[in-house]
Amino acid sequence: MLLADKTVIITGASRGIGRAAARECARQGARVVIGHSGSGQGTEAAHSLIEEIKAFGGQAIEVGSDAADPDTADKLVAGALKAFGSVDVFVNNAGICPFHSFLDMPREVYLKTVNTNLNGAYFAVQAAANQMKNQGKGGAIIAVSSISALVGGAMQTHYTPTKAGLHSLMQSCAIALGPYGIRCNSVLPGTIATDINKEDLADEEKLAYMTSRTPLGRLGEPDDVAGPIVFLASDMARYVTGASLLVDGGLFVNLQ
Ligand SMILES: NC(=O)C1=CN([C@@H]2O[C@H](COP(=O)(O)OP(=O)(O)OC[C@H]3O[C@@H](n4cnc5c(N)ncnc54)[C@H](OP(=O)(O)O)[C@@H]3O)[C@@H](O)[C@H]2O)C=CC1
Ligand SMILES: C[C@H](O)[C@@H]1OC(=O)[C@H](O)[C@@H]1O
Repeated sequence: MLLADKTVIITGASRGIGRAAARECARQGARVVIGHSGSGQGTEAAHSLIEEIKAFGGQAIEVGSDAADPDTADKLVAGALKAFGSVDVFVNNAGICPFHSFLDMPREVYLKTVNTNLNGAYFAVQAAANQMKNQGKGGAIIAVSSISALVGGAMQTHYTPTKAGLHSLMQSCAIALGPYGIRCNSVLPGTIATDINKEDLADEEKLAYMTSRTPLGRLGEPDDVAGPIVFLASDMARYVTGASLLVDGGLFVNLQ
């Protein structure tokens, strides 16, 4: 098992990509902390994932707290320490993408998106890194960025900068934390069918277009991203830091 004896915190793990990653980390032997928003729906989904993980003999707990709140960082680390005694891997995955046009972007939508996707992530990465440094045996931090770190979107002008920011944060943290043996990388998913884009992809024309643009001929599924996250979390990636891994079925290179 690739993650035996490691404690992994994953934010936004109640649904979508985070949920698939949490399940796969647990399958690979990790003790998992499932972060979610703390809403009724998030709590219910987290509890069902804990049951799933326990059913195959894994260990998991949940921490419900708004990713936009800087105090959430300490709550996640405290939850991991109380239940499992260490933090070995931190996966920053929680995110929102409320599609909206640029010229009339409401300030509150912009600020909520940046606070949830990037500002909260900064403090969470900092808290996890301090804990790893204190433990003295290194660690791995992974940000779920996006292909949107590299390309724009007219309805995502508030979102794409957060994904570029996460990618950049991992590059800088790789330098800042390398001396402590803490590796920092990002995964850049393409279009993965989850709740975040359900409404957008309900438009059949858009769905057909996105599928046709993808060389592998289908949209991604959350499980497609779980494996790359496990790889970067594991000692198989022991010399990989400051890197980014596109997980997009070839979408990014398909221009001409
Ligand atoms: N799907 C895609 O095509 C792509 C997604 N991504 C990124 O992947 C990440 C996961 O997205 P995806 O799985 O698709 O989305 P989902 O909508 O399926 O899941 C989002 C997750 O984030 C959590 N979350 C949302 N808001 C908050 C908050 N304020 N505080 C704490 N947790 C919160 C949700 O918890 P709760 O259940 O409590 O609401 C949920 O677990 C995001 O960062 C997204 O930007 C990147 C590239 C492509
Ligand atoms: C939510 C979007 O469908 C999705 O999010 C991303 O980060 C991808 O680039 C897609 O645009």
